[in-house]
Amino acid sequence: MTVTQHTYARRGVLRLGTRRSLMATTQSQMVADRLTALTGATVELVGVTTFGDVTKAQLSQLGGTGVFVSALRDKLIDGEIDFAVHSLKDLPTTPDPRVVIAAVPPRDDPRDALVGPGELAGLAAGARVGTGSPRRVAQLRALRPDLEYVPIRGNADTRIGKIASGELHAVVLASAGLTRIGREAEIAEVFEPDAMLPAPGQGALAVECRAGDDELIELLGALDDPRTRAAVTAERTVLAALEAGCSAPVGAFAADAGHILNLTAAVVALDGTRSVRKSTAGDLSAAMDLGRDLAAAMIAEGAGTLMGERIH
Ligand SMILES: NCc1[nH]cc(CCC(=O)O)c1CC(=O)O
Repeated sequence: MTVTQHTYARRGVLRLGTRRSLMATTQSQMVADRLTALTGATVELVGVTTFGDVTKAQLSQLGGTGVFVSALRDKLIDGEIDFAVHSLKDLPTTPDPRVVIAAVPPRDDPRDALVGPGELAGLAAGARVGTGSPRRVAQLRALRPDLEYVPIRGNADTRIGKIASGELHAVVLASAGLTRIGREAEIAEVFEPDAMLPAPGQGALAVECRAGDDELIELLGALDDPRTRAAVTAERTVLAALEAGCSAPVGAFAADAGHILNLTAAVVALDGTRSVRKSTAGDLSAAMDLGRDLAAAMIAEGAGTLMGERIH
C-alpha cells in the first residue's frame, strides 16, 4: 500500500468524474473520502454533464440503458478523468474492454422501499403508485393487484415530489438511493427480498478506471469488498445468461453467509400472475457458475417465455 501510494503521488490529485445529480455526487464523494482515508490519496470531483442530463425527458428513458455510464467511460478514455463511480445496477452486463472495475465497495441496503403515507398493504384500493421499473411493477402487482401502477421518470426527488403534488399516493425506489439523497426518513416500508426481489447489483457501486492503469487499479483495490463483488457477480451473471436487459422484469439477490452465497432470482410476468423463481447456494468463489446454472434452470422452467411476453 505505502509503495503504491508513493508511486501514485507523482500524478498528484486523482480526478473522479461524476454526474451532477445529488445521488451521483453523494456516492462519488463517499468513495473519494474512503479512498483518502485508506490510502492518503488526494481526490478531486469533476462534474460531467452527460447527454442524458441535458435532454431530461429522453434521458430518463435512456437512463437504464447505460448512457450515463458510457459518457463517463468516454471521459476516462479521453484522459479527462482518472476514475468514475457508477451504481452497479446501471452497468450493462457486457464488459467494456477499455475499462476495469477496480473495486466493488461494501454494498448498502439492496432492498426496494416504499415512500408514502404507510405500508403497501394499507393503501386504499385504486391508490396510484409510481415506479418506472417493470421488475417492481410486476412484483407489486403480485402483492397488490388492485392498485394503479403509474410509470414515472426523473430523479428520486422529482418522483417523490409527485406525492406532495397529489399526482401519486406512493412511489417505490431503491432504499440505498433514498438514503444517499437524505430522504430515508420518508421510507414507509422496506420490502424484504422474498416479497420483492431487488435488481441485480442494487445498492452496490462499481469503481472504474482505464484498463492498463495498473498503479491506479492497485490503489483503488483498497476499496474492494470481495464478498460484495461475489454477490453482484452471481446476480449479474443471471441477468446476462437470461439475455435480459436492465428493463426486464428480472430480480436477483445473493446473500452471503460466511463463504456461502445464497442466490435467488426471479422472472415475473408483467401482470404479476406468474413467475419463475429459483434459489441455489454455493461457494463465494463459484459466483459466476452459480449465476449461470441458476439461469439455465430458470430457462428450463419457462423464464424465456415469460420474458418474451413483454414484447407483445
Ligand atoms: N436506475 C436509477 C438508479 N440507479 C441506482 C439507483 C439506486 C441506488 C442503487 O441501487 O445503488 C437508482 C434509483 C432507484 O432505483 O431508485
